[in-house]
Formats: sequence, structure tokens, C-alpha cells
Amino acid sequence: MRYLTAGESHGKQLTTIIEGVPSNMPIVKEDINASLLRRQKGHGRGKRMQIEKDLVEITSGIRHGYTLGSPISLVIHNDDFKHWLDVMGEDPIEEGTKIRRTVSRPRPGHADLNGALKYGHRDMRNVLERSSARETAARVAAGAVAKTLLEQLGIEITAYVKEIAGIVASDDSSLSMEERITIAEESPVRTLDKNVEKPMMDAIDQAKKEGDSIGGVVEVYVEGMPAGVGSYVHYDRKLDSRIAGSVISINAFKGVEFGIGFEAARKNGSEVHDEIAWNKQEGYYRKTNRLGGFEGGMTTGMPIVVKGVMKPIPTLYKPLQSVDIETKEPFNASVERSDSCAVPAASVVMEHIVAFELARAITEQFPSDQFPVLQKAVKDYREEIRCF
Ligand SMILES: Cc1cc2nc3c(=O)[nH]c(=O)nc-3n(C[C@H](O)[C@H](O)[C@H](O)COP(=O)(O)O)c2cc1C
Ligand SMILES: C=C(O[C@@H]1CC(C(=O)O)=C[C@@H](OP(=O)(O)O)[C@H]1O)C(=O)O
Repeated sequence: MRYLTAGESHGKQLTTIIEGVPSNMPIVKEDINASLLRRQKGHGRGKRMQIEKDLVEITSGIRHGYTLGSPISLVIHNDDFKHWLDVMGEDPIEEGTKIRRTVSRPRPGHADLNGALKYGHRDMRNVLERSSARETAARVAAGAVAKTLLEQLGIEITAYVKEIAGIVASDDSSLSMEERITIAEESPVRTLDKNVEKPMMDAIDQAKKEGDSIGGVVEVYVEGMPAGVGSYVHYDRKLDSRIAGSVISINAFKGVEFGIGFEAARKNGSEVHDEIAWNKQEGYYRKTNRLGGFEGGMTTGMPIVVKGVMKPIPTLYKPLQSVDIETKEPFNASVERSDSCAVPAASVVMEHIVAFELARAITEQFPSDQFPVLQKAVKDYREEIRCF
């Protein structure tokens, strides 16, 4: 499975094309829409999210509720486009016509300056329109299709917020998958720890009041992945490495950890590695899950626990210094609107991005032209490794 996205933040629409989804897989657009809606929520989002109501239009690859095996294309319309018709139109403009909202002042922390240098755009709107995290809606749509596939193979995935602005949620390792899903969904900051909900929201409000922004840490949690998915034989088939790369590809994500992650550097091996055990019912399992479900680029069969760190949003109402590329004069950046914290929304993005990588690995490893065949192959494999 692979996918491409297209679309500018204030352009007409976002488009996602997914290839390699098995045929005859039941799928409904309500599930994709539910994912899109979840991404739009969260305390700290800016005014744009009040304008958009992300709904998917399926334009190919699905018929009467089943996948065809052909490319699936998904469209999400930008409701804000109507305010940007003259700015984002495709037709050439008459010479001398002034275009609204040209950008000559690069924002620190954004793609603006580097993108302008690389592609030769003197109007940096040509950069920011595509580098904007608006694109993550298109990626969530792809991930929602992947989630549908995983769920029907008995693999569940969710995400929640572990930390915002240094406020850390308490340990949640004893919570069931169902509890994680329900509690995160009910929380305005998608945390599983009720005690930090208000402090997190206060920190977001405070940052907003001060014209600043804040970041945080999110966690994706997966149950039901069989052991041995991925591979150790080549660097680009290691599933943890693929997940790490795709997490870092999310706008503003700067780091990734599996299980206890960086803490492993401060511990002895006996405190890090997960001892192997066996029983008739489960087959092989681990007494602990400190390595977060991966060894040697492959799943261990234990829950996958992966964290991503999001830096604070770069667009600030409290201006940072930059240089106007036309005048070369310094200036203090001014802002019309921005999110002050998008960590809760980003957790939903990460969930879907990880889901896609898992579905990709599964469809590579098992016969996957037809979904019922894939389902049977995964079921047989589960039994085979249980008795191994
Ligand atoms: C869900 C989400 C929403 C975001 N919202 C904003 C925003 O409103 N303003 C902003 O400047 N950056 C926002 N960002 C982050 C920028 O898109 C990102 O920092 C920028 O594209 C530069 O990429 P980099 O930080 O990965 O280097 C958001 C990121 C995510 C994941
Ligand atoms: C549109 C979304 O996020 C946007 C991501 C973003 C950025 O610079 O990354 C900047 C903001 O866009 P605007 O300038 O239009 O307000 C966010 O709203 C979205 O998540 O759907």
C-alpha cells in the first residue's frame, strides 16, 4: 500500500490517492469522516477549524461499500477556499494586478524561507500553502482506510496526549484499549489522566493570552499486531524505522520513542529487555513491554507503544524577528490567525500515520489482492506462531 496527497491549504480541495488496498474489503465513508472530525477537535485550535467541516467524498476505488482493488481516491473540500478565490485561482493574472496576501516575510520555524530558496518562490505563499499542516487531513483520510483494514484483522489502534507544556500525564499502562479510546475521546485535550486535563487547558489558554504557542508529547497504542511483522533483513524493511520516519514527517514532529525510549540509555540491560515466556493459550509473550513492541525491526506481538514529540507551533502572535526577502530589512512577524496548541489534533494524525505503516507492512507480508484471503492468511499465521 502507498499513498499520495495533493492540495494547498487554502486551495479548492485536498486529494488522497491510495493504492494497494485489497479488493472486497467492507468500508464505509462514515468511518473516514469520524477520523476527520476527531482531527479537527482539541483545545487550542485556531479559528480555521471553525470554518472547516472536513467530510470525505469518495471518487474512486469503492463501490457499494466494498473496495475494488483499484486506487481509492478521496477528496476533502476546503470550505475556506471561497474566501481565497482571487488568491488561489489557477488562471494567469493580468500584468500589474496586485495579488492579495503575498508573503515576503518568512516565519521562523516554518518551511517559508527554505522552501523559497529551494523552489525560487519570491511569494512565499507558494511554499506555505503546501507545507501547512492542513495536509494532515488528507493523511488522516488515508490512515482511516488503513484503520478499517487493521480493525477487520483484529488490530486496534488509538492515540492520546502524554504531555503538554511540561505537564505530564500519569502512567496509564494498566488501562484497557477500550478505556484508552473512550477516555481520550471525551477529553478536550485527549489525555487519559483527568488530573492534568485542566492544567493542560490552562497552559494552552495562558500561552494564547501571551501570544505564544506550546508543544507536547503524544502516544500511539496498538493491540493485536501478530509477532514477526516487518523484517530484520534490510534497513528499509524494518517496521520500527518506517514508523519513526513517518512520525517525523508529521508537521512539527521532532522526535520519536518506542516503549521506554531514551530512558533506555540510563538503565542496565537487565532493566530494559523483555523476558520471553510461553503458555499454551497465547504462545510466546513477554513479561514486560519496555521496548514497546519491537525487536529487530519486527513486532514482538506485544502492544506497540510509540511516542512522538511536537514542537510549539511556529506562527506566534508574539512576534519573532525575521528578515523581509524584498527589503532585506528586519521585521517582527505579524499573524492573522493560528493554532496555539495542536497537540491533541496531532495525536489523531499520528494514530492514522502509524496505522498506515502497519497496514502497509501487513499487506506486504501476506497475500493481499483480496481481503478475505488476507484475513485467512493472518488468522492462519496467528495460529502457526502460537504453536511454533
Ligand atoms: C495538526 C497540526 C496543526 C498545526 N497548526 C499550525 C498552525 O496553526 N500554525 C503554524 O504555524 N503551524 C502549525 N502546525 C505546524 C506547522 O505546520 C509546522 O511546524 C511547519 O509546517 C514546519 O514544519 P516542521 O515544524 O516539521 O519543520 C501544525 C501542525 C499540526 C500537526
Ligand atoms: C487548516 C489546518 O491547520 C492549519 C495548519 C497551519 C500550518 O501552518 O501548518 C496553519 C493554520 O492554517 P490557517 O493559516 O488557514 O489558519 C491551521 O489552521 C488543519 O489542520 O486543517
